[in-house]
Amino acid sequence: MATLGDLRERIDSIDDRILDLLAERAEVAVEVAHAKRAANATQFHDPERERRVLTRLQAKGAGRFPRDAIRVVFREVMSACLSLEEPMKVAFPGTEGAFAEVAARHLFGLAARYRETGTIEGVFDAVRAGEAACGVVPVESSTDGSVTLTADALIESDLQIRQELVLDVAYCLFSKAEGLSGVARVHGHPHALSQCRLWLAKHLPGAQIVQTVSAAAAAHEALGDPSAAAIGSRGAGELYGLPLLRERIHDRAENATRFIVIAPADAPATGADKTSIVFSVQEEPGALRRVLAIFDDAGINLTRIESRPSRQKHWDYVFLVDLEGHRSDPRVADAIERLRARCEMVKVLGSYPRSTGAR
Ligand SMILES: C=C(O[C@@H]1C=C(C(=O)O)C=C[C@H]1O)C(=O)O
Repeated sequence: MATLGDLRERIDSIDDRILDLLAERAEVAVEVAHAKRAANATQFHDPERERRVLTRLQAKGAGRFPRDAIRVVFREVMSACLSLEEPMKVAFPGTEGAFAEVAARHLFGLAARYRETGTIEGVFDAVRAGEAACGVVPVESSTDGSVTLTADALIESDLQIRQELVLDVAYCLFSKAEGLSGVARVHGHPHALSQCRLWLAKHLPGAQIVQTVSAAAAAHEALGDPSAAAIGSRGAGELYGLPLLRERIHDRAENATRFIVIAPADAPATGADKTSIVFSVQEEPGALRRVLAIFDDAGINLTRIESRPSRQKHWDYVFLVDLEGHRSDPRVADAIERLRARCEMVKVLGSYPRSTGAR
C-alpha cells in the first residue's frame, strides 16, 4: 500500500498539472479578449457561453469528484479568466453579507467587482448609468411574497431581466451573549425579522425587536453590545466575526428567495426559458379574464401573476405575469401580439433561462 507521503506527492504533482492547465486556460482567455476586441464586441462577459460551459462539464462529470463542486470550481475559474479580459461589474442592494450578495457571488464568482448600492433603486440606477454591467435584486420570497420595490422599479425602467436564481435562504442568530437568556434585543432587516417572526415570538418573547437597514447594520449592533443579537446569513455572521447562537431560525423550513439579474438586454433562448411581462387592462367587466384567456388558448403556462398600483391614477392597476417560454417562441410572440391588441399598455420585461436553484 502507498504511504501517506507517496500519496501526498502524487496529489502535489496533480495540483501542479492543474496549475499548468489553469495557466494555459488563462492565456487562451486573453486571446479571446483580443478576438472580441477585434470584432468590436461591446461586452466581454458572455453568460450564455458560461452557462453552456457549466452545463457541459456538470453533465460530463469527473469520476468521484462531486458534480456540485464542478460548478463551484468552474464558476471561479471562469470568473478569474473573465477578470483577465475585463472584470465583470455587478451591483446588488444592501451591504456585504446580504443574501443579494450571496446570490450575486453564486452567479458571477469571486473575481467579479461588486458594488453595494444600499437600495434596490440604486441597483437600477447603477446599471442604467453603466457603472455596473448588471445588477442582482430580489423579486419574491417564498414566505413574504413579492418584493414590491423591485416590481415597481421594473415597471418603470427600460432594463431587462436576463437571468434568475432561486436561492435557499437560511437565517442564523448571532450574538456575543452566552445564551438566549442573555439576549435583550434582536436586530435585523425587516425581511429577516418577518421570516423569523414565529421563532422569535417563541424563543425570545421578551426581546425587543429592532429593524435595521441591512444585515450589516444588525451585525454592527450585535458587535458593540453583548445583550444584542443580529439575524443574518451564516456568511454575514462569519464576515463580521460574530458568534453563532442558533441556526436555521426561519419559520418555514423551505425558505427561498428568487433573485433576478437586470441588464440593458435580456437573454437569448435556451429551450427552458421564462418571460416576464407587465400590462394594464381597460376598466371594464371581465377585462382581465379575457386577457388571461389569451395565454390559456395558446397553452402557455403562467407561473406567477401579481397586481401593482399603476401610479398613474387612483385604483388603477397593472399586472405582472411570468410565463413559460421565450419571447422569440412563435407561440409566446403571438400571444404577446394579441395582448397588445387588447391592452392599454404591454411591456416585455425580458426572457431568461429558468433557474435551477442554488443551495
Ligand atoms: C473566455 C471567454 O470569455 C468569458 C470567460 C469565459 C470562460 O472563462 O470560459 C466564458 C465566457 C465569457 O464570460 C469566452 O467568451 O469564451
